[in-house]
Amino acid sequence: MRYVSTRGGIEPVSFSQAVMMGLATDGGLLLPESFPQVDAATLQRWAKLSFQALAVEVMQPFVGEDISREELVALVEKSYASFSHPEVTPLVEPGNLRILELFHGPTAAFKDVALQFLGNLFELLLERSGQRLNILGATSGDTGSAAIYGVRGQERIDIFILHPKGRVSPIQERQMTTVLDANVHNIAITGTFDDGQRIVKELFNDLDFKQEYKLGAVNSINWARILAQVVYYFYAWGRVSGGDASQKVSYSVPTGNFGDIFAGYVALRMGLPVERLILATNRNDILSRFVNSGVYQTGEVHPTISPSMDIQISSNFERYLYFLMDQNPAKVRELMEQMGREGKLEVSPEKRAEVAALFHAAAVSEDETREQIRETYAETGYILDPHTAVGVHAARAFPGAICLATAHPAKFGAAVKEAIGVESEPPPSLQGLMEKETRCAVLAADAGVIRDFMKSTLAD
Ligand SMILES: Cc1ncc(COP(=O)(O)O)c(C=O)c1O
Ligand SMILES: N[C@@H](CCOP(=O)(O)O)C(=O)O
Repeated sequence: MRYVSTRGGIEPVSFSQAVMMGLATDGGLLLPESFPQVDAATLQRWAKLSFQALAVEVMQPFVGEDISREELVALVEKSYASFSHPEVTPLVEPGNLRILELFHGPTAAFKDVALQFLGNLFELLLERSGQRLNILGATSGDTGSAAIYGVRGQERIDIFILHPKGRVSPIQERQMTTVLDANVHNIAITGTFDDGQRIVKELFNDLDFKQEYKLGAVNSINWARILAQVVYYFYAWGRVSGGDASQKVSYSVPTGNFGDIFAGYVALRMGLPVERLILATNRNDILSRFVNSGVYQTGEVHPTISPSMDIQISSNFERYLYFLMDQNPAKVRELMEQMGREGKLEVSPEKRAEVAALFHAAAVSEDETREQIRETYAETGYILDPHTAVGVHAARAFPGAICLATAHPAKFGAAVKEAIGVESEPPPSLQGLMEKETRCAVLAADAGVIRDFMKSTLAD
């Protein structure tokens, strides 16, 4: 399997090169040249597999020759041994809902599914090459701690994580800043997540710096992140369909950077029987506006009770755009350049109809989010986190849709308490965080400042 850039400016690379490259060197995002196809018999067989066995089947064709089956099995086993639920991503059915719980990993958010795997994958590839890696990532709250937990203490890696100061939940902040391993460097930037993501991309596009400092990516710009997330779409389908390929299912996905829902799109292109992808945003609605109008235009970032989705520039949108533009990299480059200049791009009415045939999009308000948490709790006793509640609310017109539960409600205690008067019992991994020692630098949201900080930290 070879990987190409959405902007067409690189020679095709292997899986391990794609993982180490992170952002493509032409500024685009990496994608496989083609998708392996899954037929009805395979779907039926996969529906009976454990999460781990399924992960090996789904990932194998994408990793190609780079990683042997034995190595892949070992990577998968190690990555999901850290999850507290034997099914890894169980499907539960409170009342008439279908909830895919993705928060049983070490940091209680769906990011662990991919970042436990990516941390172990980096370790394997770096051991082989004898190299070191300096990870640079941006977080709106969950990627940061999941990435830190994926690589903390690894000898060949230093990790620098930018989070927007004061714009993540107190627990999310503590999950990152209480990790005192010498290879972990937390930076609170005075800006938004979008500023952090812009800085990350700016520094990855500084090719001299990227090469000299061996930058690595943990955000969903890294293809391995998307790949690991494809697995649970197949897993959930197997649970509800029993393997009958004629049964199509809809998925509701709380969305910010378009990574998780793009993984669903990849599963669809591989042959998963998908009815609709329900794209749920909070007030920061660039993506739902796009689906409903064909115009992709940035706006101001508003703080919400689902802070991990407070994003107005969605990184993986470019990957979807590549397919929407019939895999024409020149067109993608033109549109992304226009986006860079004008903060806006628009697709034709035909393309908009194509988008609307697959995606249903809704922007869910703060009141609706709280109301959904309240209603689900009153009717079933089940506590939704605010991000998951956004997805459940958006799926109201789609009975039977699988709603992705992207975080444990205890990560957002204040919002949950405001909605239902009680907090959710925190899992052991979230207990005692507020009493622990912390370490974090506070810096301006400026690429030059972050570059200098990385250089001086690594020189010490
Ligand atoms: C809890 C939670 N839900 C949903 C999302 C949105 O996922 P994505 O950015 O992949 O669209 C995020 C982070 O982005 C998150 O942390
Ligand atoms: N919600 C994310 C934002 C970063 O997204 P990513 O999927 O590209 O890493 C977070 O929690 O940090």
